[in-house]
Order: sequence, then C-alpha cells, then structure tokens
Amino acid sequence: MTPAARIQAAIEILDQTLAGSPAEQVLTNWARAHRFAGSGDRAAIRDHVYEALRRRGSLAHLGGGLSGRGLMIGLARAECLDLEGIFSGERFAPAPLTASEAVPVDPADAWLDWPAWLRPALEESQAEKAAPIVAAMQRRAPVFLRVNLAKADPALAISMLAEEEIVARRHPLAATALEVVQGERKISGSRAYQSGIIELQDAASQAIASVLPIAPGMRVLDYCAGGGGKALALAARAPEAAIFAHDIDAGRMRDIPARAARAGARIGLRKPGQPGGPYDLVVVDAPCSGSGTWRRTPEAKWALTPDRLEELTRIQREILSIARTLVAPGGALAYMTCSLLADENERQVAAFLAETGWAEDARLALTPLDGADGFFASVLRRAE
Ligand SMILES: C[S@@+](CC[C@H](N)C(=O)[O-])C[C@H]1O[C@@H](n2cnc3c(N)ncnc32)[C@H](O)[C@@H]1O
Repeated sequence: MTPAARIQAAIEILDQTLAGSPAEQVLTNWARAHRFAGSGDRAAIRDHVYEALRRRGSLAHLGGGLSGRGLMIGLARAECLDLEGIFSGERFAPAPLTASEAVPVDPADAWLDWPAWLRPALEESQAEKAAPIVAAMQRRAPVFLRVNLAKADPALAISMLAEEEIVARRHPLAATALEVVQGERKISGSRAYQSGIIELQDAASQAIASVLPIAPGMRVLDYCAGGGGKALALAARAPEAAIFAHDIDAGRMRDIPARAARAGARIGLRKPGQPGGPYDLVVVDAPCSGSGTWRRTPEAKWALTPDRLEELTRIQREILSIARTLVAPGGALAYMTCSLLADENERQVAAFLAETGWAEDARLALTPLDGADGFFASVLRRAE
C-alpha cells in the first residue's frame, strides 16, 4: 500500500472509532476485509490510528474538525508531511483538500489533548508539572521489558534480544527495566520471552514493585491481580515467599498459571471473594482512571467521565476497607494506582490513615516525565 492509501485506511477506521466502536476491533475487522494488506501496512495504519486518538484534540484543531479526515489532515500538518501529495485524490488516496481545509491554522495547545473537564484536577494534583506532563503524553509511550532476575541478568537478556535484532537498553527507573529501542514487534516471538527471561511490564510498575517490602517466607496477596503483573514481579524478587493472586473477576487471572510457569514462579490462585489471610503484605493495584497510562490507551482518556471517576474513587475506598482486614498485625498494605490524580492517590491515602491510625512507611509517585507511565504507590503499615 502507498503511504496515502494507508492514511485513507486510517481515516475510515477512525470514523468508525469516533462513532463508538473500539479501535482494536475496527482494526481487526479492517485487516480481515483487506487481506492484501501486509503486516507492515497493518502496523503503519495502527500507528496512525493510535497517534490520532492520543492527540485527538490538537489534530482536530490542525485538521479542521473531529473526523477521520480532519485527524489525518491534522497529523500530516503536525508531522510536516506532503499534504498535497497525500491528499491527491489518486487511486486509493484521500480526496484533495477543499479550499477551507487548505487554510493555514494556528499551532495547537497541548492541553487540547487532555480532557477539558479534567484540567483543574491535573493542575491541582501535579502543580507546575501538569503542563509538561500533558505535552509528554502527546508522544507514544516507550516499550519496556522486565528482566526476570530469577532466570537471567539484564546483560544476558540484552545480548539474547540482540541476537534476534531486538535492541534494548537498561533504564534508570528500575534495575530490572529494559527500554526497547528497536524491534519491539518481535518481542513475543523471541527466545528470551518464550523462555521466561523477559516479561512486558512498564518501568514505573517495576520501580514500584521494587520498593515493596517483601522477603523470603512472607505470605503475600495480590488482591487486584488482573493478569498478575505485580504478583509475577514480586515472585521474581522473592521466590521463597508464598504469593497468592485474587481478583473480583476470575477470568482476568486466567493467564497467570501460564505466565508463572514461563517465569518459573509459583503463584496460588484465590477464588473471587475468598482471599484467605491474614497476609504479611497485601498489594492493592486498584482499578483507577488509568490517567498515567493514557499514552498507551488513548480511547480511555476520552471515555472517562466525572461520574465514572467518582465511582472509581468509591470502589477504591471499598477495596481498601476490605483489604486492610486481610493484613496481619505488623504487616503492610501497598496501595497503588496508575493514576496522576490526587483524588485517587494522596487523598485516598490521607483518608485511610485518618480512619485507621496506621503509619505510612514509603511513598513513590512517578509521572511520564520520569520516562515511563504515571504511577503512585503508598506502603501502609498496620501496628503490631
Ligand atoms: C489495575 S488492574 C490490576 C492490574 C494487575 N495488578 C497487573 O499488574 O497486571 C485492577 C484489577 O482490579 C480488579 N478489581 C476491580 N474491583 C475489584 C474488587 N472489588 N476486588 C478485587 N479486585 C477488583 C479488576 O478486575 C482488575 O483486574
């Protein structure tokens, strides 16, 4: 496919996405209906679509409207591409620019790419970092790997990946973190991945996991385990700890046994609503707005509403009130979110401390300015 034909495909996919269909589903349907498109075409089209969703506000401004065509004109302008060459009207290419589309526009403000109703909350939560965060979140997120130290060290992982033309380098956020700079699409088929030497995990999640108080012999519960990212990271740090995973939705934990087997880790599964206990450490990786990860999940950024945010903060409080009953005397509860908002982070912790009289042992708050996703964690200690 020509570059212009790829842009025309992205226009059609974006129109369906803006009408309410999930981008991933539309991309899959498009690929099924256009078997002639190769993997390079599909990857390029996918990149266009996600770039447009991430920068939806600013590209709509630059392109003259919130439509697939407006976003792609905006992207072509933002990236200084040959607008007339792409919008040529030739076979498979988008139609030529109309007179009104061809009119030059003012540069776009980065805040256009952050939901307007949520701007005061980000400014209040992050103060002078808010505007640079919003600008940083216009760019695509890096791909990070976690080296499973139970199986290999980072140098070995880097050289194994290099043999398969995947270039990765260490990242300062965590001793286990590698940033992939080339060959990211080959990761899941690589020998290092298949043999459990590496896992896909954001560097902020790794940094948080590395400050959790875990030691051999401890009993640990990952209370909101989902696919088990935190439980696996903890198992790699302390293979002799007894680690259990729980989630309200058992289906979300279905990949944990296979992931644990690949990593050479042992993780016990608890049934929803039957978490067992008490535990020396309970990890609550709570459901949240995900605002720290919106570079990867741009549709979620535009789907969040004030009501949903309020509902999430209520769910977080409820989870905390259950999880604290599972902590043994002297044990710890690690509360974390991938949110940048004080309502989901600092204020939840302040309310918890006021209500329980527990102490806060440690706190880590990362933003995309640190290089990876936004992430917050607080380690809360129950008295003996
Ligand atoms: C942020 S995700 C967890 C991600 C996971 N820890 C990881 O690293 O891959 C939050 C999880 O909390 C679960 N959840 C939501 N409400 C819950 C509740 N009331 N009790 C336990 N888990 C809950 C969701 O099903 C979801 O899997």
